[in-house]
Amino acid sequence: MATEACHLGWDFSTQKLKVIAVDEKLRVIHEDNVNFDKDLPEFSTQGGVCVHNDRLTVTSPVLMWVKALDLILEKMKSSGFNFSRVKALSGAGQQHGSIYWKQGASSALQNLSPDLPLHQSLQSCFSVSNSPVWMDSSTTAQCRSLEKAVGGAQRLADITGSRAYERFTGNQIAKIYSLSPEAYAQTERISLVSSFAASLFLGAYAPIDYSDGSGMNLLDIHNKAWNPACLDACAPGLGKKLGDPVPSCKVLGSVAPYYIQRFGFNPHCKVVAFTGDNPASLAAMRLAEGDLTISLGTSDTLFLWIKQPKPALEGHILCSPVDTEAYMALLCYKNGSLMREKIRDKIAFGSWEEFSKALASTPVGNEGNVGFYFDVMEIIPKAEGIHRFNKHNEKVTTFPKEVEIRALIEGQFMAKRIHAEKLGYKILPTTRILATGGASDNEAILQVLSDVFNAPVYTIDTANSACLGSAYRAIHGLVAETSVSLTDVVKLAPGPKLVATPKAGVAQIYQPLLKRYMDLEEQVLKSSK
Ligand SMILES: O=C(CO)[C@@H](O)[C@H](O)CF
Repeated sequence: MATEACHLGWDFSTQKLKVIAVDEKLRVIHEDNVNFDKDLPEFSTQGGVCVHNDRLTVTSPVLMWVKALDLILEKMKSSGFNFSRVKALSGAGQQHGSIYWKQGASSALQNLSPDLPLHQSLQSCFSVSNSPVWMDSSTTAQCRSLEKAVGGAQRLADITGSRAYERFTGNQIAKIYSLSPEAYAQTERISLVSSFAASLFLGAYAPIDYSDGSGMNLLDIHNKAWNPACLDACAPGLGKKLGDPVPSCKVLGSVAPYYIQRFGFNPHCKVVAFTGDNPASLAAMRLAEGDLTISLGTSDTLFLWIKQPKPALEGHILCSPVDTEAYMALLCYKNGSLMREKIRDKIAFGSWEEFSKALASTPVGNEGNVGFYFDVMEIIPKAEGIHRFNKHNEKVTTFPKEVEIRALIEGQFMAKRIHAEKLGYKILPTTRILATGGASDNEAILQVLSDVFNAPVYTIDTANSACLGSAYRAIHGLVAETSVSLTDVVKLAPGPKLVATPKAGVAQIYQPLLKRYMDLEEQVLKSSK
């Protein structure tokens, strides 16, 4: 049986619990997962969650997550996984979700019996059995009250990196405090999904890390401490229930005796602070300053590396999970692949080949034609509908098909560049665009991305990025005190593949077009109100 050291990366995501093991050469030597719906049907979740009758409240049973860990550890043990090889572990969790530990739960955590599965030992440890998760949007009243309490939406964004969002944890805690004050009073500790998972391995309450803590509307992202005005606006005595936040690379301690006795973990196996799934994915992609990741999926999501953040009313600024002096920004767009597929079906006969041909046959800058394609209400800007403008900024009702296709793709990427730069993102000579997600298979689309950002585009496989990033962070945590960067620690890992470089002269074409796009977006926003 192999005995070489390895590191574990966990991901307590919305639909699954996933684990990945990498050896000292960063080769993946084990992967496994538990699908909540399929493997734990007794919890009757759909996509790992329960959508309540009001269609706004969305929760997940906390004991489902505990039982999933029991299951996956038993699966690994019966497959002969040698836990004594594990030098360190870290992990990720879906962001914003919250867990409420009942008075006395800490002693249950500290005295786990190796003869029992976790879910039996912890079954009465939670004052709220159905944890609110990131898909919940039932806390609009709490959001407005928090923004009012601190001096407005922009003030809250300046402090915490985001205006108030329904899924953000502070607003969720405020709702629990107002609807179930007795449950709140019985709660001795509140965790995020990430720090809850770390607590299970530690056998004690684990602290919230700076990066995932940035998704709560409670953490001051500049001094990395809970903001008293935000805490007080959400619930009394909240700071004490949260504990102090820590840097994401912090070694929290060794794995609890439970894991050594029941599964044969190494007594010296270290637990490195867990973080959110998006920050963990950023670690997997080993972004450096000036880099940007764009996930071209159902929704398009951008991760940006930012040194001097400029929080705005759109997007989110989080403390970086890999560099305590830096930040990451998150921009989400609803009209991503579904919008691209709709235009493909409508005017390219449903064929990506036709779509790409049309794209490649039209000039950079589309002869000044600009389009906004919002099939559903967009997040940034909060606008919907299709809006086309010719080179004289006159609204037109149609474009020729190939012009329409280029207007869609150029418009989607110009918007992303404009909003990223508004948050403080800077395109540097070293900038790399890392593309992932379905549409990153389409070279014609990536060529437009490269031209609009005037930067090279690489593709990277991020199938299990939050797990992989967590394994990398486990390795980095062991040497972080020596101020070695994560990128240096994992430089042996497989790198991204170069797929597009900007065409000559594109900067001169897009500079004025980006300005026009920004002005026209304002016009579209006003007409949508
Ligand atoms: O809400 C989100 C980020 O703000 C989602 O990406 C969740 O982290 C998904 F679990």
